[in-house]
Amino acid sequence: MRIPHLASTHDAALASALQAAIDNKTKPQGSLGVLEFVAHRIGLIQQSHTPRIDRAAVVVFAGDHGVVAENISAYPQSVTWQMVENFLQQGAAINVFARQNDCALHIVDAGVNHEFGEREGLVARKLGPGTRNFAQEPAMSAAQCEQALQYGMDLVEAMPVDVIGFGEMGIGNTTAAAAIMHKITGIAVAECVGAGTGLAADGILRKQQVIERAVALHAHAHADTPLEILRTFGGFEIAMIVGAMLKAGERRMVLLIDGFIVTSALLVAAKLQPAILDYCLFSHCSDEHGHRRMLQHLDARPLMQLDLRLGEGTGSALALPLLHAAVNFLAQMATFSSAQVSEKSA
Ligand SMILES: O=C(O)c1ccc[n+]([C@@H]2O[C@H](COP(=O)([O-])O)[C@@H](O)[C@H]2O)c1
Ligand SMILES: Cc1cc2nc[nH]c2cc1C
Repeated sequence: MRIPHLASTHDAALASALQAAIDNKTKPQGSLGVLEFVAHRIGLIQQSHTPRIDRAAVVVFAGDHGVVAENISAYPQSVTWQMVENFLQQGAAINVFARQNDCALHIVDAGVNHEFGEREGLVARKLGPGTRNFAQEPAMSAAQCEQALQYGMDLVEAMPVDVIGFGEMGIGNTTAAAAIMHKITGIAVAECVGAGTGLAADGILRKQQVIERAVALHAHAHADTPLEILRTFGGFEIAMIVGAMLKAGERRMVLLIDGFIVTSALLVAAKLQPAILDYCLFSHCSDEHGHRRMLQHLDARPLMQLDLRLGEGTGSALALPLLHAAVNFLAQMATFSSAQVSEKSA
């Protein structure tokens, strides 16, 4: 397996040309705020003075987690496969928001504890009936983790899109994501855990203690490399997202980052290839307790704050209109000279 090498999008000449184009539009300088940042960033990613978003996709990766045996979720594991069925029947929130925003949607079985059989619309990449319980042993073998990364890369290799959003479905995966966050950032476990699908305070404390014990159990010489952290605490869906992100960056796509679990995958990807952050836009700040700190750690500014805590890539689908607005103002607004509007007084 080859980890893609990502170059920074930095290009001083293009950066100043884009800034000048943005500043020449008929508006007080800076008045389109974050949309100006978005247009600028997409221009640098696409190496273009006239960036476009013609094709967008959200890919939802589903996987189960052995750590559910520790009673760390408010919902039973069976909800993972039941929600995959719901995705296939077009009934989930992500189906609605993707449809509404002209966004292609792909559903991947990364390792759900259920046999779906051959199903139209389901991309079968099952690596097992869920990961192992990381409170007792590493979640994945090294071979499984590599295969997950490779599957993620291969899926994105074949995808003809400008913007890609990543979604996930997996009961128990906020526990995996919190453990990854703690290991990568060094932030205390208590700051990384939250309610997930709706744990009460005693459940959140149990989740914290499960992670703290597991971190102690897996402390060994190579325990802190990004791939070892991913293998030990991650999920099949999280590892596939890491691979998909790296390939998407290599292909110079815009990566639209969703909530807590997807951002935990980005923590791993950014440890492997720091330049990946140049390709990212952060759709929202999740209501999951640790997400704000996670975003701060990445120096990331989320586009929206909607108190979402659903996952599935819903934040990414909802943020798409903002990306369209950014490239459209750059392409379509008049300039001060073309519209004969007076510029700022000296
Ligand atoms: O995206 C988020 O920020 C987010 C925050 C909390 C929960 N979720 C979703 O809830 C599930 C995981 O929650 P839990 O409590 O089972 O670990 C999983 O299917 C995620 O998609 C997602
Ligand atoms: C119903 C339900 C839907 C979800 N979608 C993503 N995570 C989820 C968790 C639950 C419990």
